[in-house]
Amino acid sequence: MTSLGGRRRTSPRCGRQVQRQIIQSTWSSLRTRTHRAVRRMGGGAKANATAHAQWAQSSGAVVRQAIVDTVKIALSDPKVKSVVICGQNGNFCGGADIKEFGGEMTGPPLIPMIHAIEAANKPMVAAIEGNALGGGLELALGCHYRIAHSKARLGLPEVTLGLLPAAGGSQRLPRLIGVPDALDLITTGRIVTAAEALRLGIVDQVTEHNTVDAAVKFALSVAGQPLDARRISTFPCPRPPDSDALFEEAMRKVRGSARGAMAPVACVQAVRAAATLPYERGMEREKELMATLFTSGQARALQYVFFAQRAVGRWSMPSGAGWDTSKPRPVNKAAVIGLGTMGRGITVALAQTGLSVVAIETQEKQLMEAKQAVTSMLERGAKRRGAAPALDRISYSRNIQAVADVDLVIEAVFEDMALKLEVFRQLSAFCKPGTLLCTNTSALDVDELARGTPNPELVVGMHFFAPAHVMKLLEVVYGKRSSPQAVATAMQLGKKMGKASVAVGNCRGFVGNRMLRLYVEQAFFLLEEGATPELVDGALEEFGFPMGVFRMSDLSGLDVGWRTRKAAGQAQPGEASGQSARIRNGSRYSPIGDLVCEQGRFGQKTGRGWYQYDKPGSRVARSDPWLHSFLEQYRARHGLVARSIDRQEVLERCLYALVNEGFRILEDGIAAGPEDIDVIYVFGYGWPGHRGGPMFYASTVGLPKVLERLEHYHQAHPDVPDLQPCGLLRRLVASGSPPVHRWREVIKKLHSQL
Ligand SMILES: CC/C=C\CC(=O)SCCNC(=O)CCNC(=O)[C@H](O)C(C)(C)COP(=O)(O)OP(=O)(O)OC[C@H]1O[C@@H](n2cnc3c(N)ncnc32)[C@H](O)[C@@H]1OP(=O)(O)O
Repeated sequence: MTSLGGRRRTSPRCGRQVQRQIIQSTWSSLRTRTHRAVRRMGGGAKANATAHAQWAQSSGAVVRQAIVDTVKIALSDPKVKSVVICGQNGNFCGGADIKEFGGEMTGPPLIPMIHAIEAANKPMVAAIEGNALGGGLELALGCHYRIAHSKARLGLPEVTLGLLPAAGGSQRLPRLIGVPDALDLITTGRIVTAAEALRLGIVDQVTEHNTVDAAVKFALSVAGQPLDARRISTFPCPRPPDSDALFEEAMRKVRGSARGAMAPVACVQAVRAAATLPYERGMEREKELMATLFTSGQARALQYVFFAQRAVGRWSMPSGAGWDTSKPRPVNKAAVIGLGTMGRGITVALAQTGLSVVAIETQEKQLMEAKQAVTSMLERGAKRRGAAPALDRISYSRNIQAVADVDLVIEAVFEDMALKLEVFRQLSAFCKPGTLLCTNTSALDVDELARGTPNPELVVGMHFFAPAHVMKLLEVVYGKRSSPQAVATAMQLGKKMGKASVAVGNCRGFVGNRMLRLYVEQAFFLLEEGATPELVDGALEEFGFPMGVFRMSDLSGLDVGWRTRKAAGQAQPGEASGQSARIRNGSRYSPIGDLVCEQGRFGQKTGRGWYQYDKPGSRVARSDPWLHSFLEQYRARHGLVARSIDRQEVLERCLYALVNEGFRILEDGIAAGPEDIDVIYVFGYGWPGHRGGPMFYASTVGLPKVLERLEHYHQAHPDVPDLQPCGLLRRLVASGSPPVHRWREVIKKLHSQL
């Protein structure tokens, strides 16, 4: 348990009748507060010194100790009639200190602590303000009553960290609210509002006023009343009549969406134990399941992602400027130029964040279509959230001069440099001084765009991912001349929009697409060598991607990449054969994708691509005999002999090529650390979170093994220079393959020597 400061104080209103245990969850300020809290708990300088030593090892241990001690004092003091447990600084408790999980647990364990609270013979009331998450909610469930502020957030998000609520949460919640709702909350980690918690029966009362005062009043009102009916662990678990079918359906659902993650499956098993076993045996099952998760490696990966997500907020640029030295500009009004799919999504995302938005599209018909689409997206989103749609925050215009009073513009016009340069020229003329000019390009050179403006320091990339109002990732691309303030402003806006925002340098494809190119390229080469789209996709989906390369390509449209390859002079029309047809600039190139496009097979939208579909727009991919015979003919024409390829090779070729490029990106200083790359891949490219992102994954495979396999494949395919292991990878291996959190030291050393 982290950040539980044990401050004992007497309620001014009720004398010593109600004793408060202050539980606070402001991690950053925990140290001082715990120190002070423990001192206040009595014991003078000696106790204080002891507590401080404990804190140095583990914050949660001190906090749990403080609770155990204070509850003991309260229960043995005859003047205390009820106990209110509350947090500090507007927060109840965010749960266990995840950092504690890596080391040896010290201090009193959580489960007996919660049991002692539940077994107390005086009413124990949780006063929930802010967050009651994970162990925090489990603690509250050990209390006899729960009073929440209307703005409180409650949930058991352990599953998102690769765990399950193993301090009795998986056993108490179903007993309190029933199996179906408990399954929903525990298997998804969904956080609920106080209003929903009241409706579900998690809390007994919601207040708009001071929560602690309300809880104290409530605690006094129930003082002396029998508590037997308030101890959740003694409740029978309400069992729906068709509970076997319900659990089977729940298991089918989580297995379908978990993509190999173990925690959601264990969560269903734990809730099933609650429904079928007595409490004590259910607790044993909870413990067993938790032990499996703890040692699985998946929990470590997901917890790494949790911290990586926060680490990317501490961005830096090669100049040394960064989050701690750069002050963002305020952004109240923004403009979006170009209302295609991306522009519409960005408009929705900005409006939902509370900004005023000017949405600009030059053609009347497109403008009206976009307005309709944006309106219905906002209405659907508002309905889901039970809020009013932010329609009046958006104004629509055909005139680019409408940007005159905005603080920031996001250009989302067609991917064409000449067109974008013209848009930027006009923006520079019409925007007020200091307006930030952002491009949503996914491929074009941000520096070239910046050079076309009089104020290149105001230009940054804001690379959203489709659909922009849904996808969590934002790459903030700084060019050579982008000012730290411009980057800080884009990063802050991204954060406000709820995006995992990552600052990256400018290069072809930035981080995500630059790495993706090598992954896709390997998949094409594998087809040439004898694989099928089904084999490649099967291996990648089994690894945990929601879709393999080819199903994904069918979904996003094969023509997108084809257009880019044609523009780059790579895709050349015709049926050329032999090895020379598969070489570009001295390196191996596969024209397979281009040839498929020449057949008008653009994927789902045309009903044919790497797979076949019932009709254009249909989503169910079926194996296509045409494609298989096309592959055979292609190999014959190019003198290629199909060989047997297994899933292991598919994974190694696709994933290690991608990882190798990740090392190059770190070496080039395009990403500041492995966390940046991992966050990009988990939040933008469907990399399974329980494998921690590509760079973390490489560290779990073992860098020497990744290096050895890359050397092997490079030797086998000398015409693919990208398979040559990157110097940074070699260097890391040479320096003993340090854990991922220490790579930055090696990278820094490398850069200082360049
Ligand atoms: C037997 C096992 C018993 C119990 C299991 C558990 O309880 S597992 C933990 C369950 N709790 C969670 O998953 C909550 C995780 N935290 C959050 O969701 C958010 O941090 C929170 C509490 C809603 C606050 O959000 P906010 O945006 O205000 O702050 P931020 O996320 O940036 O966090 C601030 C710093 O605190 C660190 N931190 C947050 N939670 C934890 C945690 N559980 N353990 C350790 N550290 C935590 C976070 O990394 C930030 O640190 P920084 O150094 O600034 O990056």
